[in-house]
Amino acid sequence: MSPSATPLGLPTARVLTIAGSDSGGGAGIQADLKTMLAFGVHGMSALTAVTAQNSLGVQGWWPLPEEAVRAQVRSVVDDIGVDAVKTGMLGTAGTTRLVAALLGELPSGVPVVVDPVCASKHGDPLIDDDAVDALRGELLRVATVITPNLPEAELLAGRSGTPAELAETLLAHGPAWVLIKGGHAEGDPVDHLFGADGTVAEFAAARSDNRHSHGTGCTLASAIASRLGLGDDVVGAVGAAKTYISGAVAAGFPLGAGIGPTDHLWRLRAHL
Ligand SMILES: Nc1ncnc2c1ncn2[C@@H]1O[C@H](COP(=O)(O)OP(=O)(O)O)[C@@H](O)[C@H]1O
Ligand SMILES: Cc1ncc(COP(=O)(O)OP(=O)(O)O)c(N)n1
Repeated sequence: MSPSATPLGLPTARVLTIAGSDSGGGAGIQADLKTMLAFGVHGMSALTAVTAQNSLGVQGWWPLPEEAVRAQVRSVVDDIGVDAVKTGMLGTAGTTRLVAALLGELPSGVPVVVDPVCASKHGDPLIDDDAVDALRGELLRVATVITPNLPEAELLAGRSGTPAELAETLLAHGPAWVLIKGGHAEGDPVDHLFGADGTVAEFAAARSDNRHSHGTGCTLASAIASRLGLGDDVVGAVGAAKTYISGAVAAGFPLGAGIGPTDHLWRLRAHL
């Protein structure tokens, strides 16, 4: 479906995030909705879990009942409709399987961006061990784009290797595109994109020497979903998202005693 127009005549799109809440506001559903606002789309949410989280780490998390996840997704899809979907923290194997099934029911052509969240930047787990099989076996095949960081790519692929080797293994699980993010590698962060059609592209940026980078993965995936909802192709959407996250990390700021958030409003600040 093509994006609709606001009363001002500007294009918008309906974008749904299915993810967990970050009480500290830097990652999770909070980062997703801020990113969607920054891209001018209408953000909607289906909450999968609640985390108690701050700049120092994740102090605890609690999954929502699967019935609540199903009801939220159906409420949005059945009435408002979606132009793109992003998934983040799913937490349990049951919720991961349920979300895969719900995404399989979407009208054909709705792009799905799967950020296979396994742990926070501090190394705190955000997924049960037995959910990894469900992610690999059921969620990847309904994805348009998956956006693992390097450790997640190795976990899902069940091996280590170059981005190209990992992508080859992951593409066999069914997504149309694999974007392996380079934030965890040494040097400037280069994200590697591989398409099932053989397309290969690299997205490089200068590394910001800024430790306030909480929520980078959520933000990147939501930016990709927003641009896909507005009608970009995958290569264009990833390029726009990479430009956005690079600016947001550069403008990241301290909050609390640990790792602060990226600045989702960095483009607007100059005008405020
Ligand atoms: N210090 C940094 N400077 C600029 N870009 C970064 C930095 N750290 C991460 N990124 C970018 O943020 C995005 C998320 O990457 P990454 O940190 O690998 O994922 P995750 O948050 O899922 O662990 C990628 O586009 C990556 O290149
Ligand atoms: C609720 C919730 N979801 C996802 C994450 C991980 O987010 P990410 O963007 O990968 O950022 P970091 O945690 O790695 O900084 C999260 N922390 N909480």
